[in-house]
Amino acid sequence: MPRPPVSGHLAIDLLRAEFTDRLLETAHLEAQLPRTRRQLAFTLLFCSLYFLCFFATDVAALGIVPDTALLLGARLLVAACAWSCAWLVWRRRPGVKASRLAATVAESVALGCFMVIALHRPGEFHWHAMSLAIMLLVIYLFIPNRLATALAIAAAATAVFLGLTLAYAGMDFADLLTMCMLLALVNTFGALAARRYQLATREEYRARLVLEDAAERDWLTGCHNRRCLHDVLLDTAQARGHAGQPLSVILCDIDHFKRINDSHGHGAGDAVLVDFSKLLQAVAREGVDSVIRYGGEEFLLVLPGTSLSAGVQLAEWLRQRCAAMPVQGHADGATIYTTASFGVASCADGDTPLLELIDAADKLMYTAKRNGRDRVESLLLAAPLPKAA
Ligand SMILES: Nc1nc2c(ncn2[C@@H]2O[C@H](COP(=O)(O)OP(=O)(O)OP(=O)(O)O)[C@@H](O)[C@H]2O)c(=O)[nH]1
Repeated sequence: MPRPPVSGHLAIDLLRAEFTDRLLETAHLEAQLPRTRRQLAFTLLFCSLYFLCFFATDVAALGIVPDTALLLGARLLVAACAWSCAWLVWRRRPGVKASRLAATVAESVALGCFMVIALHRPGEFHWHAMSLAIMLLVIYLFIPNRLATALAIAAAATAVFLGLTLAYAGMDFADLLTMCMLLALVNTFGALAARRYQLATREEYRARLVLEDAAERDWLTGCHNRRCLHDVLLDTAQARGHAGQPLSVILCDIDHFKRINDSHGHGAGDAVLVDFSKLLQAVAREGVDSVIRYGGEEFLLVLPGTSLSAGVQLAEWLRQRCAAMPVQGHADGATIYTTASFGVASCADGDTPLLELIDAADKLMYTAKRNGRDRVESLLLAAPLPKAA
């Protein structure tokens, strides 16, 4: 099904760095998911290997003592957790929520074990602060998660670490203050950079949506264009047809449109096109029917699940409404009345290819023109004969 128009629902909440529209935010995260999974799996593997390598510093600081084994256990726990999460993300291809949960679990386990290691090496809190700063930057910038979650985890870890420093490091006030301010700085710039990155990916996604929408829509009327019909609609409408439902198409053309242009100017002609297309768009069921500007003053309605009689009824209703609809011809102030001719082609079980239905409706519309215009012609197409084996 072609997308609904992208209009006012593209706003981004600048504080949370997320789309305000929940559905759009979800669509964006789903679109990002393959990249998110790759980034998460790689970061978890890379960082856990580094975390393991740092066991060398435990041995250098403590020597081989019972505590060293404990610290090795903590580091192995982090590696096991990170590798499990990376494997899950890489192999099982989880959705957005599960990927974020994996990121949060890995971050929490790593920070928890880091605190244990810091506690067992209380003489080196200066170095631990540096390690924590690097871990915080990884959390903000490299592990894909919600900005709010990353901020909460990083802030909580910083608070716990400063509490441990105060309780166990025996640091003088000046050192403690410097550490507090440096960690606050890391958190501030980490959060700002993460926000900037999150905003950039959403702005990129929004620009893509706007461009795709512009490529698939007619600028004047907002209806889908022929490109959309061929790129998007042909497959989906036919898929619906194969489900055994009826399928109808209506092709309509404004009568003597050239005369409107010639008598009232192209601006008035455009106003007629816009008002006529609004009439068609108003009857289209959202997410089901499609309205396509097929040519200059020709429009196509694709109506899945609509029988011939329902299609004819709709076309007849549109014909009457069009004939009774006054359009203001802007430049000369004239009120313009116009009519349109309609061709309706249907198939009962959706087996007829959409292009064949459109072709039939086109011929029927020209029959309506030949028969005096301002009328509806219709035809039920027989199901194609089964192919010989
Ligand atoms: N104002 C305006 N005119 C357009 C647009 N696209 C096509 N046209 C004009 O639509 C007119 C179509 O004329 P014809 O094909 O002769 O059709 P008609 O006058 O409606 O005659 P019948 O279809 O036989 O009833 C041409 O003059 C085109 O220039 C558009 O976007 N805006």
